[in-house]
Parts: sequence; structure tokens; C-alpha cells
Amino acid sequence: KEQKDLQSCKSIISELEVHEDAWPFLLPVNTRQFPTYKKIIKKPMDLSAIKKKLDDNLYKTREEYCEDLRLMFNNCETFNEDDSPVGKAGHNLRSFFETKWNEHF
Ligand SMILES: Cc1ncccc1N[C@H]1CCCS(=O)(=O)C1
Repeated sequence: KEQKDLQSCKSIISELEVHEDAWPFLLPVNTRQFPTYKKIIKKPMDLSAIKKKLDDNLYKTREEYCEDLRLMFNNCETFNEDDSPVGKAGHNLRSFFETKWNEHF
């Protein structure tokens, strides 16, 4: 039921947060450091924002949660070269996430 879904979503994001390739995603992208980011990426998303939405009970379904994680990874692919350090971390963390997602659901 939904209660178990919430536990699974919390468990997955806790594992993502400590993953060695999570460093680009722990906090919102700094738009002073990356001035073009706001123009290119219409809906910024990061692990701290997702964690807060989970804790504030803002996800109606596990699908909404999954959508925000995929938005975060797609934003990363839009802005970063695949062979850049951030781009590579994004591909690695996405693969780790999708595996966890399939384990739980
Ligand atoms: C996910 C992302 N997309 C585009 C640009 C930057 C980032 N992440 C940054 C987060 C802070 C550290 S960093 O500045 O090296 C990388």
C-alpha cells in the first residue's frame, strides 16, 4: 500500500544521497556559478528538493517521486556533456536509481 511505497521512496533517496556519484545532485545547481542554467533548465530539481517534498508529504504517488528523479537526471543530460565529470556521474547515478526502483517495485 502507499505506506510501504513511502518507506521505499525514503530508503532509495537515502541510498542515492550517500552514493559516490551523488555530489553534483546534493543541492540545487548554483545559478551564480552557472549563469545560463536558469535559461536552459526550465524545472530545476535536486536530491535535497526531492527529500524535502517527501518529508513534507507532497508526493501523492511513487510515480510523482520517480518523475522528479528522472527530471533531475534529464536536466543533467541537457546541460552536461556525457563525458564530463557531472555528465558521467549523472549516468551512473541514474543507472543506480533505476536498479533500486526495479528492486522495490
Ligand atoms: C547537476 C549539475 N548540472 C549542471 C551544472 C552543475 C551541476 N552540478 C554542480 C553541483 C555543485 C558542484 S559542481 O558545481 O561541481 C556541479
